[in-house]
Amino acid sequence: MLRIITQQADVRAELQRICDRTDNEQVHHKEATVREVLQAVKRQGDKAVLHYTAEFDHQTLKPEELRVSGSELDTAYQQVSKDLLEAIRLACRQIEAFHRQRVPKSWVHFGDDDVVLGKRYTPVDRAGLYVPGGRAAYPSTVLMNAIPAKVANVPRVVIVTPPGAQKAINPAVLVAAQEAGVQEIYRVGGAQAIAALAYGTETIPKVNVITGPGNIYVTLAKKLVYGTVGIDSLAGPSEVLIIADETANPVHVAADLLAQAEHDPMAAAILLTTDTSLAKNVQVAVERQLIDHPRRIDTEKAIAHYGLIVVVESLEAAAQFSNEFAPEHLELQVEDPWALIQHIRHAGAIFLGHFTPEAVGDYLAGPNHTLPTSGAAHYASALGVETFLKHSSIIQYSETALKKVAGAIDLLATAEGLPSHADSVRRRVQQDE
Ligand SMILES: NC(=O)c1ccc[n+]([C@@H]2O[C@H](COP(=O)([O-])OP(=O)(O)OC[C@H]3O[C@@H](n4cnc5c(N)ncnc54)[C@H](O)[C@@H]3O)[C@@H](O)[C@H]2O)c1
Ligand SMILES: N[C@H](CO)Cc1c[nH]c[nH+]1
Ligand SMILES: [Zn+2]
Repeated sequence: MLRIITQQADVRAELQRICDRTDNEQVHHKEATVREVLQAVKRQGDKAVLHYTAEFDHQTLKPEELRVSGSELDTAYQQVSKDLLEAIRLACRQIEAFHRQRVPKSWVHFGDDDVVLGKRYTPVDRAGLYVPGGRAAYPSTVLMNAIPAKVANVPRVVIVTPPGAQKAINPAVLVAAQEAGVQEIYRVGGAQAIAALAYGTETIPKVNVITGPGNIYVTLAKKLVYGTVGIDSLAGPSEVLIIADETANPVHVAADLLAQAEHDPMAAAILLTTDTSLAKNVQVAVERQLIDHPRRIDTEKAIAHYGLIVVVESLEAAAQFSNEFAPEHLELQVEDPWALIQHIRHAGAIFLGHFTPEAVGDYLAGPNHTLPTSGAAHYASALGVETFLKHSSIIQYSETALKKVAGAIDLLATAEGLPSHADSVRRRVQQDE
């Protein structure tokens, strides 16, 4: 049962407990497992990858089966319906159009005395995309990761995703990968996949950046390999926070809460509302919609542990709680969402109005669905083309320009006790040296 509390209760403590669900005592023993997996893959490569795939995914693979073959890629097209292929292509077009907006571009500025300053953007050489596959198949995540990597012109893009029954990868995942231009796919998931991409194995290439969402094991592994490789953000178990007033439809609100809860028993689903009767009606609607839910057990776990309805005094108070939580997804199901958004500061993605269920963003609106969770939206953003780019600063000085600043550099270098720095400038500008 989805709990209802009022603003008089300790709302902050409750929201903090939900936010911290990926960093509590229970999770610490999972981190020990993840550390062991990372070390083993680093030392033993494919052997460890295969060992943990057997242990956690219950699939016994030979090294040569790790990479998805060309014939499997071809066959996948025969296993998806024409309508699904068209839906994948529609999503592809919309996601690409969105990500082509405002791609960072290199620039130079020509200043006085022939000084040239600028930024030069280049893609990483290799990107590894994690596509989850434990409890659901995620062709949409393939598109959300691969399309920005392709727009950034990354020369080598590889996908890792866990094998399902009979070692198979969901055909829609394989089709989505090919539609997005990725052919190099490895059947490995969890922490062992992240380790393989971070350190490289005999079969799986070491990459420069790892992107993509995943469960707690994937998220912990990404956190631990950061520094060896770059990562996008900590995009862990999904969450939605809905702010609703009396104009919201309780059945729709309940459906949106369940749409996140069904991802994972660690997913979070929170409603902040000014309307007591809406709170009660949503509680009842959630129970009803759970009755025939095909993923009832896991979804109920999420609702029971990390689901919450709070009756708040005002929409401004709701915005304040939401800013402290910094949700992955924020829905504003209120009469005037554009007035309320003025009070919102931290959220991965914001969905406005009564006809914008979060699912529209999950699949095909265009913006990326790989988003920071567990409070990371306080400092991180959605995956984007820039995730796959880095920039080098460009600096060129002329002799005249260098002479003008030589004295200042001399003083700064001397103040820092670094005489060779001062000398490297002085030797260029003094006539007789
Ligand atoms: N934040 C985002 O942008 C975003 C987007 C999409 C999905 N998600 C999240 O991605 C996650 C997908 O999770 P999933 O489980 O379906 O797939 P997953 O691929 O992330 O995880 C499956 C892997 O977890 C590993 N694993 C499972 N149990 C383990 C254990 N006991 N010990 C060690 N390793 C273990 C296995 O190796 C398996 O391959 C969900 O939490 C969902 O909410 C987040
Ligand atoms: N809601 C997820 C992000 O938390 C993304 C997704 C993919 N498919 C369905 N949903
Ligand atoms: Zn979703």
